[in-house]
Amino acid sequence: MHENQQYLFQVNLKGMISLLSEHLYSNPSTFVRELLQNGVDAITAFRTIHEDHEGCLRIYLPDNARAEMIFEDNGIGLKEEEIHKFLAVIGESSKREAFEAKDYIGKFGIGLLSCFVVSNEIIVESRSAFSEKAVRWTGKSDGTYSILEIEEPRSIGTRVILLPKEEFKHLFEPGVFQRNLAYYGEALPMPIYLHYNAAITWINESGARWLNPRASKEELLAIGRKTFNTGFLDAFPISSVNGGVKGVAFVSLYKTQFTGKQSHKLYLKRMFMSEDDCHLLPKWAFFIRCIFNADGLDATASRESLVYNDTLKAAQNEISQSIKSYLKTIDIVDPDIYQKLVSTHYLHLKAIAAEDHELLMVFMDDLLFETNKGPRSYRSIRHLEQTIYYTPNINDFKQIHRIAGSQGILVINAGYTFEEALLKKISQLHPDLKIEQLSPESLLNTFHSVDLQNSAELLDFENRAAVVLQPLNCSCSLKHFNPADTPAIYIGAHEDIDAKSTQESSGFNPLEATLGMFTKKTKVIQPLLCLNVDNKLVKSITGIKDPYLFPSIIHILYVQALMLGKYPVSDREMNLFNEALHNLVIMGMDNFINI
Ligand SMILES: Nc1ncnc2c1ncn2[C@@H]1O[C@H](COP(=O)(O)OP(=O)(O)OP(=O)(O)O)[C@@H](O)[C@H]1O
Repeated sequence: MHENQQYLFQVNLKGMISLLSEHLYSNPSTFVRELLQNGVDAITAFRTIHEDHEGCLRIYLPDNARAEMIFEDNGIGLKEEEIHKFLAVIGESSKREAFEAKDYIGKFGIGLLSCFVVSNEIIVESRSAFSEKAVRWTGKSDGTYSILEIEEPRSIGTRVILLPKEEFKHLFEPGVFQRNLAYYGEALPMPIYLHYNAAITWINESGARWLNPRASKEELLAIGRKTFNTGFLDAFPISSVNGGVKGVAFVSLYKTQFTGKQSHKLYLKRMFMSEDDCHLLPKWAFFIRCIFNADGLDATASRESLVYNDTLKAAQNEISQSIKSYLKTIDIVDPDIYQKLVSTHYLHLKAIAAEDHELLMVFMDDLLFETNKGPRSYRSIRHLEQTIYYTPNINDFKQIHRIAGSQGILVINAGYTFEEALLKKISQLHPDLKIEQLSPESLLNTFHSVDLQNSAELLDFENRAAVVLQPLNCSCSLKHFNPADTPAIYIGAHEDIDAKSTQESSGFNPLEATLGMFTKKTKVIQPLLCLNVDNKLVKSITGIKDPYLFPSIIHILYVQALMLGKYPVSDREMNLFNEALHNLVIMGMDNFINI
């Protein structure tokens, strides 16, 4: 070994070809896209010398006349030295350094290798616009290639010839190939013709009508229906200067989930790229599906995604503004669509309104909230209520909604984080309106307490009921509350962040005290059965001391309260309930009625 001697990396050509051709792309049909793209780039290059050159692509499938597929373009072609330089050197591309590089789709110099997935060799026959002679290059997947001059005259352009591998012959069947060509190339600006036996099909005849600013709304909606196989509520144009994005956004007819991913159609320089939005849409746009094209954004090497850079972020920002502008005017442009939009997509609109003041002003009154009295618009809530109560999570809402209903209180379920933020924003806009958070505990505090010190009988009753409920991990409390015909209300266990308990515990366990400084301690509040002393039934059982009758009635009230509160009833609780009824029956219907 010599010090400072420089060595060169060695490349295992066969491994490299297999890595790039088989593992970079997720789909064996990728070669269709790569060949289309090379043909389009070659025509674009030719137009730099002949501006009006009418480019076209022709694909001849294996048929009765031939076993191989020919992919032909009338682009700029390649000279022999260019073939040695660009086709035979992995990673070399004529497009990267070119003056008009931004107009080309390719740049990595690896796309052609995708043909090795479906064919053991790639033949490229080409005549350059700068040469009289055509050449044939034959590249093999073992990394060897040969080159020959073609004797017969050829017109300018390139033909790529592939002999399909047995296992991929199905990709070259006319129906399958046509679908793939349309999938990738439908929006390309030069005609693509598919030849099979005597038939010729023009693949992209309809073109990218969605890019035409003169396309009517009806046309756009029809394109959306055909592309996504579903109808849409509305369609509107979107665009961004950054990244040169243009396209159409379709508003979903149906409610969409926050978690579900929508599929889109994203084209890069009019070549299909992805069904993902590749970060071009804002996070909240779940109810939007897009067909769009970007002329000024960069693809990753696999060409299945966009490079996440500043231009992409700026484009996302502009598109987000495009969508917001639509939302801000739709109530004036088309009140009918506006109504359908708010009634279907109110959740998403709330998320947007929580972060955008202008949109909040547009939608606020019509935004729907889930309340314990059913779905209500903010307009109807603020007209009827002086104080608007809300629960910040679904568990609290479940606990509260019945009790609050029986108290005549309207409670909003602000289960999504943005709903609480939204209500806080609204409260700043309407200072006259009180907006208050409600918890099961705070609601309980609105019940009037019972003067147990002056009523030995009630105190004794509460204690005995507590003993019956204790094995069920439930405590008991007597209260006065409305309505009087509700004998008992159950409030389930819930967690409460209790800063006080963190400080108090420090004296006992040093470790706990240390941890307590970093972690918020949650205090679990035990379930509670709240018995209503104003209720006729409760009043009539306070004096009952029978060891069978009393627990049976408490068990029945307990399970009834669970059911009224829509809490799940376990087998154990159901058995207790049945047993209690059985006890009552045994003790005689007369006694039962006399209670
Ligand atoms: N149909 C064609 N006409 C003219 N030149 C072509 C054609 N196909 C390929 N080439 C040449 O071969 C080079 C390599 O092609 P390849 O598809 O491997 O990569 P690329 O298109 O440059 O980049 P990418 O990997 O991003 O697709 C191209 O840069 C181009 O110079």
